[in-house]
Amino acid sequence: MAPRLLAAMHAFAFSASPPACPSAWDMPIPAVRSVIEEWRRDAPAQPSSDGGARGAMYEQAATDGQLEEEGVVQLLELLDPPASAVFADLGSGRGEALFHIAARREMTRAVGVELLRTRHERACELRQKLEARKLLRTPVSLVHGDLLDMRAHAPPSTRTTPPPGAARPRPLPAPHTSACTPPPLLPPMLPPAIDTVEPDWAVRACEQLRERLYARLRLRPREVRRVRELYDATQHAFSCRHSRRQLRVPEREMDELDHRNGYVADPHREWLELHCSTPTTYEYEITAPPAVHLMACATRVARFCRERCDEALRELAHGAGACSHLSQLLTDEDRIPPPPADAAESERGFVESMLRVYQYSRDFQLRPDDGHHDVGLLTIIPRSTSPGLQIQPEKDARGSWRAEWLDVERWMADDEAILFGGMTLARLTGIPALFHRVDVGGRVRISAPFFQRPSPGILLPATRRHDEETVDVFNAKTRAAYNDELTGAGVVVVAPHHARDYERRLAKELRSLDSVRSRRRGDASSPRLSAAETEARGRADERRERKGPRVDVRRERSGKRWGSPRSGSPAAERRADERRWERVGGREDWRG
Ligand SMILES: O=C(O)CCC(=O)C(=O)O
Ligand SMILES: [Fe+2]
Repeated sequence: MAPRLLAAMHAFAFSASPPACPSAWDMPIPAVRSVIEEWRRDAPAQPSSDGGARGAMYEQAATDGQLEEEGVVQLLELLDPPASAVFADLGSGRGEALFHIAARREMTRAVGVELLRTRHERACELRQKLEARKLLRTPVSLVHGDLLDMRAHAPPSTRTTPPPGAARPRPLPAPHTSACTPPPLLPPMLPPAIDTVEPDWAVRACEQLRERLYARLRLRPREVRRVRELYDATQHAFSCRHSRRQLRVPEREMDELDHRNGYVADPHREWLELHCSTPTTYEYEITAPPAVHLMACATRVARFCRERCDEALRELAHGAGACSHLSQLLTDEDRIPPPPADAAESERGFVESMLRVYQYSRDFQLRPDDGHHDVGLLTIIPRSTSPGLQIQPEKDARGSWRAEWLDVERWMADDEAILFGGMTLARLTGIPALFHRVDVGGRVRISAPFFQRPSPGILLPATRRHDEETVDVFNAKTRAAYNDELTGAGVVVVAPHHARDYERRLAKELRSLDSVRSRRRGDASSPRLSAAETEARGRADERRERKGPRVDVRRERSGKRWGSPRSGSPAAERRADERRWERVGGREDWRG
């Protein structure tokens, strides 16, 4: 018997009165059988073993014992799972039993966990065939991983202890405790965390990214300590008036979203922004010890986040399923001259990349249009001080993204980080950007997302949905759109009656881009473009001017709210906001 376990224990949740289930026999079962038969005939001749030493043992022990269809029927009769149940097959092999169940019963979800990659991949193929013919009544998630590694199925443990002597002015709020919302009864089936000390971590992370739109990473111990130090330093510096003043983004740079460095206030969220390759031009000398310490901590965290993103990007560009567009972008980034001596980092390329360190107040309110896709290539977010990050990572049986928020941080251990793609990555590789938002649930929260973003002058290729354009123009287009006018592929889709409005917003963004460009051209310390890049930029600009903006007009209105205004606050408003922040807290710029 294969080491298969049909988990009926904790994996089921029964509602008080199970809803009546339709008969198991009115389903298109013959169609399911014929799809499975056809898929069996397509089997590769020699399935190879994988999953490491444990995988080899398992392969030997597994006798390929299938739970036959008859057994599935008996099992369903015995368990009679209600529609609210989640069905888990731990050791799901090629998934046949799981699919028979998902085709017969309507449940919240069916999850299969399989250690052997070849079997998992076969199960994914079968799922695709069954989903394409809409034969599954229950959405099926397939996880490739080792059950023994799935520690995140337990709620996270306590925080790491700070290093001896570390400054801690006030204790941070207890991490990941929930005063208002009780933790969900059932832990979601997250993929296993990938240990970044493993040499093949990037390969595995990119597999997860392709399949789930995010990857769970386990950081190295030293990195976990650095994140902790950063959170403590943030709390300290943000509560010091001198530090805030010294770190503040100079007024003239406030609108230079892709270059500015420093502290920004908002009534319910304040943050430090560090564009690692941009020279820092603060109005005051940074001398306040909490500010100096915060900059040092932020630079260290940004550095290791950038290293992880670089490794993942190289894998996406050159590894399995290599992407030539991305590989070209990496080559172009390598040609960008090294940053000036006063930049926070000396690494060349990725000029726009940045670390943001947010401190959300407990009054930070979730708004209906907060869900968004990040603009850049990759985002990496170490677990914050209190759970709040929510993601929409799953497709339903019809292949559309499910409008269900997963409180992913609640299930991340304190040494973990989440990695996911933004709209530029989607534009280059076809891996959709992850839709996400933050709900602090009435608790103070400090987080430090790092955004790996390409340099503004790099040329992005023309694709089916996009013209050839430079990164800064692509960014201006997405910035001009409201969150609900953007798709995970970075395409702007506006309602017909908002097309003119969008063009006005875009024209404003492009004007501001032009003024930033001419200011930068006059600024000798900004990263210079090579002659070829300048010429390519010029060509793309000319084309844009000739053809006007490319906008897809949405034919039908979705149920979402249209055109919620983004507050691009003028200087006076900003100053008023800052004064308000002095009392309790200015500015809205949500998309990283
Ligand atoms: O605070 C976080 O964890 C994420 C914030 C975010 O999504 C962003 O700035 O784009
Ligand atoms: Fe984001």
